[in-house]
Amino acid sequence: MAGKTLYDKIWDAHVAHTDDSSGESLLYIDLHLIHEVTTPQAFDGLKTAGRTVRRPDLTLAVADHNTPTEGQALGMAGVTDPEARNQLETLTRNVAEYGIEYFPMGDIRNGIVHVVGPEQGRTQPGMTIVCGDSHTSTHGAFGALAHGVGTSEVEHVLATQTLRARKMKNLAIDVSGQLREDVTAKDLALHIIAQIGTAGGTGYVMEYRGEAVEALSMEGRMTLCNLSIEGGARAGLIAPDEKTLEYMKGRPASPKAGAWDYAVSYWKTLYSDADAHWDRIVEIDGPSVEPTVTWGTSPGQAIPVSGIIPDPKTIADPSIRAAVERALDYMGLEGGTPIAGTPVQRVFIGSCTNSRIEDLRAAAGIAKGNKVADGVRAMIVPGSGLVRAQAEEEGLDLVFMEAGFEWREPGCSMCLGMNPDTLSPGERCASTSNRNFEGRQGRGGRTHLMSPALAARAAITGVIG
Ligand SMILES: CC(C)[C@H](C(=O)O)[C@@H](O)C(=O)O
Ligand code: SF4
Repeated sequence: MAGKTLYDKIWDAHVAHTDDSSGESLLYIDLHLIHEVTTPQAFDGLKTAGRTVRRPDLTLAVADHNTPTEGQALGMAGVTDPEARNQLETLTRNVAEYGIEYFPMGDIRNGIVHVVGPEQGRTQPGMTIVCGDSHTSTHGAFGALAHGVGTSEVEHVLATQTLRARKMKNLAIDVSGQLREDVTAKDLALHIIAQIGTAGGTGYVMEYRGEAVEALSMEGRMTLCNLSIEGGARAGLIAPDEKTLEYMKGRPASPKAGAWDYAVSYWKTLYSDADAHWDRIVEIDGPSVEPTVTWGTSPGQAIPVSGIIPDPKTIADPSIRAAVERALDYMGLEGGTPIAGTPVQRVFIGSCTNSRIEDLRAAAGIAKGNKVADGVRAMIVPGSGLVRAQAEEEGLDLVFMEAGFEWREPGCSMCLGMNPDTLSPGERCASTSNRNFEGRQGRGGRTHLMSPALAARAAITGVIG
């Protein structure tokens, strides 16, 4: 019998039933993360059907998308947008009614759902994890099969703790050699998406392997897996190793005492067998990856920060040329010119991609002793209350504030325009988030995705570079 990939192993361990005629399976779900935006209708549906939540103990709720990132101590009084307030209040009611653990705004454990799950030790190797949120792929960094689901699936998981799912294909992303010292997981992720395209991973679960991936910290691995969805994949995976165990040890929900040893013995079986079948393998040369930024309106429109913005005149394919022209027009950029030196008015360091302690340390390393450039407004938004507290213990808040950055409270913030943190039309932002779609950070806003170090540098110099 041929060996199995890590994905095959997790899948096989969770399939409760497969319908041979439709090919659809029922997958047991170990952890269901929920937030305020994609749950109101799901709970409504549950109520209408007269059902209850099957496993509240395997469900964890946070408020993150709509929460303001200042004045959280004011509670709901600080939430002025009626739609945001309604979603937050609805979640608060629903979790109380069904007995679901909830970290509300203002709780030190609150934060972006994909930062909170791992931080609490709720995310564990070998698990199946879903959330009504596309960046659930983040949790794959622990060797968990984790992906986003739609609102009707949220209702299904709430009611049954299972998901109707189809087996995906196996894609290996092999990154050979080591990354350059100035290259981060974010650069690698953007580089991979630029290589394979935003639909490159469609139909696949992708596993990242190789020396450069093994060398990444857990934070870096989360950044990499976070962006799997932007490469079109259903989920991203990295096999657990000693670093994973180190990170897991002693977290509030991590297994304790004998249960820890038992869990570790299972986690150690979670890797792709040498003779596993891969539907596709993509090879990436680690040392050739450069610090990378996006110039356009899709995460795949990325180039080295030392590179030249594509010139539509040199593109033969008319549909690609038109797409590039449109992106350049929206971004207010000229093809054939260097991306370095492009002035920014805003800087956003945060989001489930890059708001963990290591990201903040990297940004603080650049900010220290410098000043935010005139005319630039720069925000640091920690991914959770605990990340914020850790950063404050290390004095990073002071480094940032002395340099003229705003030190905010946790939440999705300017990653998407669902809370007060938004760009104004025409404003250009160096952003550590994961999506640069038109209007993503506010109508008419222009987003350049990059690493925390590059974003911090843009804040200090006022330009990309
Ligand atoms: C609001 C939510 C459904 C959405 C997602 O699924 O990704 C958001 O988190 C995003 O990043 O665009
Ligand atoms: S930080 Fe951004 S990408 Fe992540 S869950 Fe929030 S809105 Fe989505």
